[in-house]
Amino acid sequence: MSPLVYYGSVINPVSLKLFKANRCLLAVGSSGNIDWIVEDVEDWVVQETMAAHGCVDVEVVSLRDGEFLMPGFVDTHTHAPQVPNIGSGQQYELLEWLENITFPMESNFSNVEFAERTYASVVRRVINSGTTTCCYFGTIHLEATKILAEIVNACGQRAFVGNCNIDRNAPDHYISPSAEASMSTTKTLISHIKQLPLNPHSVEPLVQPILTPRFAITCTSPLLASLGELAASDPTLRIQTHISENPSEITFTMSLFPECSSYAGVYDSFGLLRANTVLAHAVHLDEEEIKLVAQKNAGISHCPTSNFNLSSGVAPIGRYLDQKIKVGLGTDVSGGYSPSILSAIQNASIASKVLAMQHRGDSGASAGFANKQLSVASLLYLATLGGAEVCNLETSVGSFSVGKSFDALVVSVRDDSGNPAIWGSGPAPKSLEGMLEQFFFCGDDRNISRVYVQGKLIGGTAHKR
Ligand SMILES: Nc1nc2[nH]cnc2c(=O)[nH]1
Ligand SMILES: [Zn+2]
Repeated sequence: MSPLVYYGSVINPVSLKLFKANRCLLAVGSSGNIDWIVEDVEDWVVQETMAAHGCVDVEVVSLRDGEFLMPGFVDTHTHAPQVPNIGSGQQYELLEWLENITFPMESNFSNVEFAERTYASVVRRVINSGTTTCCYFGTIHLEATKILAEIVNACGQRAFVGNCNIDRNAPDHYISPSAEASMSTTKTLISHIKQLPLNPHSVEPLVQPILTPRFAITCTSPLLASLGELAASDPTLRIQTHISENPSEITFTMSLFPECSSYAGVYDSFGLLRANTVLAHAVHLDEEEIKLVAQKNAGISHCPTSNFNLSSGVAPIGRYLDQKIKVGLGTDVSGGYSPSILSAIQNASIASKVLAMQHRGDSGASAGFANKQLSVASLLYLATLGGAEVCNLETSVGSFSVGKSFDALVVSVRDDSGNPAIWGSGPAPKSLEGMLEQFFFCGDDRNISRVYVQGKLIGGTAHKR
């Protein structure tokens, strides 16, 4: 089968400091992988360039003025069952919010019919927000979380789906009866996800299981130990959890694990801190913990919307980047009130500016990222390739290069996108870099016209459903 060739403006992250923005020809093969890319292609050399790649009489999908391709967003941390709570309970900090808002909602997912109905709309909304890879927390309920994984798979989104492990410090209506019961649910869910039908386009499964101890407070030592053993039996199994989000949470955690010298040390002592662990929040890590996370090559999911909304604090992302720790963005719905990575981008920018303002005038400012404003290049990187690194998927997604999966968005900043005409009203055409910046700071779902995963159109305003 001949490839499908796209022609037009392309944004492609390169590093935390650099992205490419130019007109490209990009060919996607029938496997959904990128066959070839040619950069800086002017209109009059399109046919010649195609012919040089053996593409004669192949239809070209041309992007219009005001449209560009970019890699899909990676949401490294969200809670599918919390979407119905978006916008509620923002008066609370973490532990009160869990008790009063979150656990009551999550316990509703014992009802399979409710789970089916809710998860179908949750996944559709997340896809249409431009998230092509998503790390989902489910609930403690096996049937509901199987349904979540099935829906994600049927929709063609790339994702990790985990059964949430809880066997203490949660209400009677939302707790597994024992560590063994929680492990049994986890293992059954893993088997279920591994036998989901393969996407016809893909040789690799799009949906993968992920171990999901909610956080140290809700997991007994025997449960964490069993999860560590299961992780040791399969080094490819990802792990996701929360860490060091809120001061009261940290104090409570250390009282439960007096033998450990730090919160990160708790996960490490159970073999749960490794190169495919996704640590959500990491707002208040101390120096030793930062070193430990860096040494283990674990990744951090920066969830700034949630960190502001639950008054958790401002994560020192620049310091982590200086330590070469992998960082991606997370929406953390419903601690965060938006399922869109655009909101995480905006709040990551604001969070970095808060730190920069607090350190204004510091002597001996470093050459690195610490306490500096994040640039558009850095924000793009965190939202795409950085997230892919956190998920250990950087060789297949997060940017455009030959052999990688075509997980992409077509963004439209045209006046006809439906997002009020801020775009075209200026005196001169906007630069591609300028369009990206305005999309990041005032774009929304209306500007995401096509969402592709593994070459297949799965969402966006132009997707018929
Ligand atoms: N933000 C957030 N933090 C948590 N810590 C433990 N559970 C949660 C949760 O659901 N959301
Ligand atoms: Zn969370």
